[in-house]
Amino acid sequence: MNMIDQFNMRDHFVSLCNLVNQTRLDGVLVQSGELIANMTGGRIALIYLLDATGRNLVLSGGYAHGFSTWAPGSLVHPLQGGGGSPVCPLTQVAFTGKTLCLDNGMAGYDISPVTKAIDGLSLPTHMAVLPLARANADFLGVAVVLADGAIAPWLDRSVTRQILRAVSSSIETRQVVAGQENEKAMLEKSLARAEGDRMSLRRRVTGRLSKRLIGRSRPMQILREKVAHLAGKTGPVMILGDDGVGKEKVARAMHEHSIQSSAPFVYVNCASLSADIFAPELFGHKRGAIKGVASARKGLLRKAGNGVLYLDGIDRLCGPSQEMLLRLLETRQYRPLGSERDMELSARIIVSARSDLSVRAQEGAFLPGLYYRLRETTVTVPSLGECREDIGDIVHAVLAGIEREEKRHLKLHPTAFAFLSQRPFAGDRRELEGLTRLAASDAEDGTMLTVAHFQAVDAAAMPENASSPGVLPLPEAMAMFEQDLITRALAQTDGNRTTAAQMLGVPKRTLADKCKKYGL
Ligand SMILES: Nc1ncnc2c1ncn2[C@@H]1O[C@H](COP(=O)(O)OP(=O)(O)OP(=O)(O)O)[C@@H](O)[C@H]1O
Repeated sequence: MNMIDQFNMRDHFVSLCNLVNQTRLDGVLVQSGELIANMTGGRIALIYLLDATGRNLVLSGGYAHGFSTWAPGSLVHPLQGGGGSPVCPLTQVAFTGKTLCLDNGMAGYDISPVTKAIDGLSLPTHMAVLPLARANADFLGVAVVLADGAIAPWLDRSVTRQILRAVSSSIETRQVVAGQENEKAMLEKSLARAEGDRMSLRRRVTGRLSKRLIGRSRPMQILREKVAHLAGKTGPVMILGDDGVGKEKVARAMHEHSIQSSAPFVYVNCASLSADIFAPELFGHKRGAIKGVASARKGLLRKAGNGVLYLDGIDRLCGPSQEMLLRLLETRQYRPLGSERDMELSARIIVSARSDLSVRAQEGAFLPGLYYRLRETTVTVPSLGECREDIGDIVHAVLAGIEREEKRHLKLHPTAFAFLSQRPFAGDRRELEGLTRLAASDAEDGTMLTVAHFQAVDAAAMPENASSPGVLPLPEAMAMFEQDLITRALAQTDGNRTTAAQMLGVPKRTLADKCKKYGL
C-alpha cells in the first residue's frame, strides 16, 4: 500500500474541523501547516502571507512533523519582479500563481528563505510551493512543503485542491476578522484618548470658569460643569434665574469658553424691543424698507456672525416677537425687511428669563411653543440663598478686584462675614457685589471692613445690630469664618497643610483637627 492510499480521510476531516474552529489567525496557521503537510506527505510546511504593502511575503506560520511546538524563524521576504538568478521559488509562484514542485532537486533555485526559516531542522530533499488565493482569486500567499520523498503524486488530487481552498479561505477570514479587531481596538483606543482629552479639557474649562463664576458651593460646581459642557455645543440655550443671579455672566462665560469665543457676543435687552422694532433690529432691513429711515441696516443677527446673540429677558418679549423668535429657531432662517432673500442663522441664540417662565407659559402669558423649544437646553442659575457658602468667595473676589485696580488692600472682619452670611439678598449676587463695593468705597488701604462699614451704606435693609441675639450665634459665625479661612488657605497652598498652617499661624496639628471637624 503506498503512502497516498494510507491517507486517512477521517483524520483530515478532524483536522479540517479543528481548522474551521480556530478563532485566532495564529491557530489557523498552525492547523493549516499541519493539514498541508499531512495531505502532501510533507515533513515540514511553511506558510508565507503577502503583507499589507503587497511587496513582501512574511513567514506567518509553520508545522514540522513530530514537533508539537515548533515555530519557524521570523522572515520577511521581498518579492522582486523580473525574475533573477538563481530563481527564488517563492517569488516565482507569487508571480505565476502556479504550483512549483521540485521533486527533481532544488539545484538552480535560491532556497535561502526556506533554509533560514527551518534553521535547526535537517533540510528535506523535496520541495513544493503551492499558491494560496483569496475568494476573489487575488494572491494571498504560498505554502511551502518540504518532504523526504516525491510530492507530485500528492498534489494531483482533488482533495488536495479542496483542502488548499479551505485553508486559504480560513486564513482570509481570520485575517479580515483580525484586521477588524485591530481596527476596533485602535478605534476604542482613540475614543478613550478623545474621551480623556475631552474630560481633561472639561476640567480645565471648569477650573478657568471658577474665576468667573465664583463660588465653592455644590450648586455652583454643578453650574460650572454644565456651562463647560454647553460651551462645547452650538444649539440654543435658555438660562433661567431671578434678577441679579448672574445669568448674563453665565452666558458670557459659555461663549468665552467656546470655539467661537473670538466672534462677537451681542447683548439685546428684550424689554426695549417692541413688536415693531424686533424684526428690523434683529434681522436688519434694506434701504427704504422702513418709512423715515434712509439707510439700510445689517441687523443684530448678522452683527453677531458666528458668535452669540444674547436675548436678555425673553419673558418680556411681546407675543408677535415671541412668534418670530420661535420661527427663527425652527427654520434657522430669517429675512431682512425689504429683502427677497432668506439668510441663514449662524449665531448661537442664548436667552435668559426669570425662573417662573414655565408658569407663565402654562398660564398662556408666554408662547408655550417657544418655551418648549427653548426648554430643551436649560441652565438654571442657583440663587445666592441656595449658595450661602459662596458669599465669602464673592466678597473676597470683589476686594481682590479693588486691590488690583485701585491698589487698596482691604480685609473682611469675621463679624462682617457672619453678618453678610445671614443677610437676605433680594437682588442676589448683584446686590452682594454692589454692597461690598459701597462698603469698601471710602475705606483706606489696609482697612479691615467691619459690620459698621456695611451698615453705613445699607441702613434700610440691615438688622440694627449684627451681633444682636437672633442674628447668628457667635460660635456659629466664628465657625463659618474659620472654615472659610481654612478653605481659602488650603486652596492657595494647593492643599499643602504644612504651608497652610504656617499661613494661618497655627500648629499643623491644630489645622488637622479643624480640617477633620469641618470635613475639609
Ligand atoms: N458667580 C458669580 N460670581 C461673582 N459675581 C457674580 C456671579 N454671578 C453674578 N455676579 C455678579 O452679579 C451681577 C449680576 O450679574 P448678571 O448681570 O449676570 O445677572 P443677571 O441674572 O443677568 O441679571 P438680570 O436678571 O438683571 O439680567 C454682575 O455684576 C456679576 O458680576
